[in-house]
Amino acid sequence: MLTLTRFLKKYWLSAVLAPLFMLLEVCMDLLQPRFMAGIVNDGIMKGDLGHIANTAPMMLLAALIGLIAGASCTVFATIASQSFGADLRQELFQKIQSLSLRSLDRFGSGSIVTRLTGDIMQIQSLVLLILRIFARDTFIIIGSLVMAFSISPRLSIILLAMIPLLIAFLVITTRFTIPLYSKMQNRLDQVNTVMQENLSGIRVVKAFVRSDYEEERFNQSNTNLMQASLKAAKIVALNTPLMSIILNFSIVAALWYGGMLSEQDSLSVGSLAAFLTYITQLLFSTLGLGNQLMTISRAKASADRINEVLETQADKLVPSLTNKCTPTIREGRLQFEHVSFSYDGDLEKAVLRDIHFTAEPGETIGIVGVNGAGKSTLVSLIPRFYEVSAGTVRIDSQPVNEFDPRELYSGVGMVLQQSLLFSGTIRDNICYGKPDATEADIEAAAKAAQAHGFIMKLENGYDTVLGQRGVNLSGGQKQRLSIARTLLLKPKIVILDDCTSAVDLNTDLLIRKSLETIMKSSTCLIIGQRIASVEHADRIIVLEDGQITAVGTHRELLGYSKLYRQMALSQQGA
Ligand SMILES: Nc1ncnc2c1ncn2[C@@H]1O[C@H](COP(=O)(O)OP(=O)(O)OP(=O)(O)O)[C@@H](O)[C@H]1O
Repeated sequence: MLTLTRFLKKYWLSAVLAPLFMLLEVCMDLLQPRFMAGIVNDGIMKGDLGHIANTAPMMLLAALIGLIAGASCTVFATIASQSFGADLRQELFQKIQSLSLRSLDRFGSGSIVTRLTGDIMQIQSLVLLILRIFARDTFIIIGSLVMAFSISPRLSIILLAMIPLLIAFLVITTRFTIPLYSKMQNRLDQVNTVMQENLSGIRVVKAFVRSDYEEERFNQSNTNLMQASLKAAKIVALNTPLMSIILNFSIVAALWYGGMLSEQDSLSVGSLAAFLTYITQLLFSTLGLGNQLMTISRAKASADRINEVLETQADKLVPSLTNKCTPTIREGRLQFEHVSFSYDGDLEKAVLRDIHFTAEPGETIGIVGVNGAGKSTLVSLIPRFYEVSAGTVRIDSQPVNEFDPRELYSGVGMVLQQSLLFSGTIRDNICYGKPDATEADIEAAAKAAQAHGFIMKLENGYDTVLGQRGVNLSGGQKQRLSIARTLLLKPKIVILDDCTSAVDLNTDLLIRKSLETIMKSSTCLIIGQRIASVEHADRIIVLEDGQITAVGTHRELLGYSKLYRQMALSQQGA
């Protein structure tokens, strides 16, 4: 958890001023019982009204100073904690952007959302708590101890017996609660995952009338979270009464022993009253500190989860960002040299085996195969979404891992199977990868993707605002915008991963025709479930169970690839 304190460095002044103001407030508070003891001993007992009249304004002044100091502490503590939280959130988000898909798959999006929101909130609240309440309680404990000792060292022996008891008790409970809080956050991850899946797939849920099932699934993870929370809460609930017993026992002991000392004239009544106030303040602050330790143990669980992401090795892509001598993509010649790949690194379970082919600049390669054959996996190795497990992927004879990632991402344009759009205008979405694109370039890309026509029919044309993930467009329209977004980059290698599945056959044909014109010097990889999407390719690769089983033109494959022939026959007239 301490490693996260580096995020406070920038705000050190606020982080120092907050506890200093709190110290001032506590000093003023600690003076009050002393003033009261003077009023009782010299004012009331001796009937000296002048003493009371002199002390009252000093008490008021001390209260006023305490008030201002307390408010200042809150302001500085809030500045420090909010800025800390914002910076931490920013760095965590940046880290997430740099992580490989393999790492992101491992965490899961639900867990990442909880870490970015709930976990950071926990630590942000802890910073505020430490700078205000924790500082206050610590100062009160130290100050009350000093004041109590200055009043009666003999009576203070009670405190020396009670404080180690309280500390031992707190350490034991904290050791129990940290793992419980960690479990709680993990269960919160599950709740978020179910919620996210449900919201992103709400149409499927409704279409299949599965709301009851989804409610049950949510109910299950919600109950799991509640049970973990209750378990932790039970320990915390035990904490307060047990500490109160120790507290009350100490007050009774102080009263009993203080009374005896008072009878022996070793302690005045006013001093005994002041001592009792100090001991009560001290014990309440220790009680408060105990409760805060629970918050700290909860924040510790959150800090571990945040550090787990921050300490995850970023893609090997990142170090090369600083390497000035990385190659550039000039032609776009693509080579797969005996490439094998497994998602979990175990080649026994490889989803791609010994993939070997070359795609020349200007060539269009079609890739076909049944569902799960490994087509999307194959193309995801080109921009290094995943690292190959064996073999090498080369662009212009250079292994892909030697390229600067920015060069790789701008040189390899990919239109994914699921068209993902962002909220914003159509123009924003098309020029997502090239924000400085000219109006003419945007229009040309949209025309090539057969999107210009439907865009112009919209009331606000290119300025039409899209809902979240382009919810106000049809599937085919979304796909065409995704294609335009990639074409605008004029990449040397274009990958279309089954991205025209929702586009009608005629438009699909028009898109391929314009691709041939505007991308004629680029290497084009087209994955298609429809034979019509790939039949005009220069060569077509047939992928079966992660292996290339045939390569050839449409005509050649109809002759010697059984699978290709079957696919073509089954789609005839479709
Ligand atoms: N992120 C992942 N983690 C683990 N396994 C995966 C992952 N993505 C895909 N797979 C597995 O890899 C295999 C190949 O999947 P891939 O998506 O590449 O097939 P595909 O040929 O593109 O299928 P489709 O035509 O349905 O899109 C499948 O068995 C799939 O279960």
